[in-house]
Amino acid sequence: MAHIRLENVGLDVPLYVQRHSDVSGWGQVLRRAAFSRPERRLATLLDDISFEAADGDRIAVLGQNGAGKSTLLQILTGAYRPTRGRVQVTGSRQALMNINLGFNGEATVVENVLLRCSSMGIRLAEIRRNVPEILDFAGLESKASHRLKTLSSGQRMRLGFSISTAFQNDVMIMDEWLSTGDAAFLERAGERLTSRVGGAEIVVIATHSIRMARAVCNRAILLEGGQVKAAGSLSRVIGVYRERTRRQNTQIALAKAS
Ligand SMILES: Nc1ncnc2c1ncn2[C@@H]1O[C@H](COP(=O)(O)OP(=O)(O)OP(=O)(O)O)[C@@H](O)[C@H]1O
Repeated sequence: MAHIRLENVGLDVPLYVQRHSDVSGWGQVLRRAAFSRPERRLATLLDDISFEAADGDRIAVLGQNGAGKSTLLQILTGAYRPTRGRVQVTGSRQALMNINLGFNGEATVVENVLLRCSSMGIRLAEIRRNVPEILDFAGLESKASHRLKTLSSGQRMRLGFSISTAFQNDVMIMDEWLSTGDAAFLERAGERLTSRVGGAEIVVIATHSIRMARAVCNRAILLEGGQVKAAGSLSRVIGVYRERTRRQNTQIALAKAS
């Protein structure tokens, strides 16, 4: 049984900031780059995040740009370790975040399939069994022995998507993904995504699309400045999100008018 439990999770990262000063000309820019050392600070990206998810939960992570959605997903995938609090994820995880991550341009297409699948913890015999299907889904059988760097960005995206969704997992963690695939591929990708979402026990999606959230999710978390501002049923959290966005837009309009 898949399960997610986050208890008071916080994440701080070191940040190197150049001290602000007015510069007028290249000489000053170069002098500052050479002699003014950046200041090291700690930035809190996530603060006191707690939630639980069990079988059947489909959670939309909502929030404006920079709210901390992707960072929270990285905590769930295990890519980031929290500075504070506890994270427990039971069940196999499938991350659909940066589909191009972890590719090696010098290796061939098939070698990249082997590398990526083994880094996902799949056994070699199972990978070998699935290679033809992975290449077929990506429409890249004829390019199997070509170096990855010779593929177009759309072909690379197709390969990444095909690998990332080749196996069904218990917990699916997805960032909104923008694709450069053609229309035919996007249709097949959509069908596969629907099937993987349907087959997963828990799904967590960071999205700006209320329509997508409504199509997939039954619960939501609203993040603002790395903190949870609302959590619960999807319709309630969407209501809070819309109200807060409306209030912020009014404040911006008033500030501009004054
Ligand atoms: N490695 C890092 N070092 C410093 N700051 C970071 C790092 N990663 C993210 N941030 C900052 O953390 C904040 C949250 O970023 P994150 O990518 O999680 O936001 P998001 O909600 O996914 O935004 P978007 O909707 O734009 O994708 C941002 O202010 C970002 O600049």
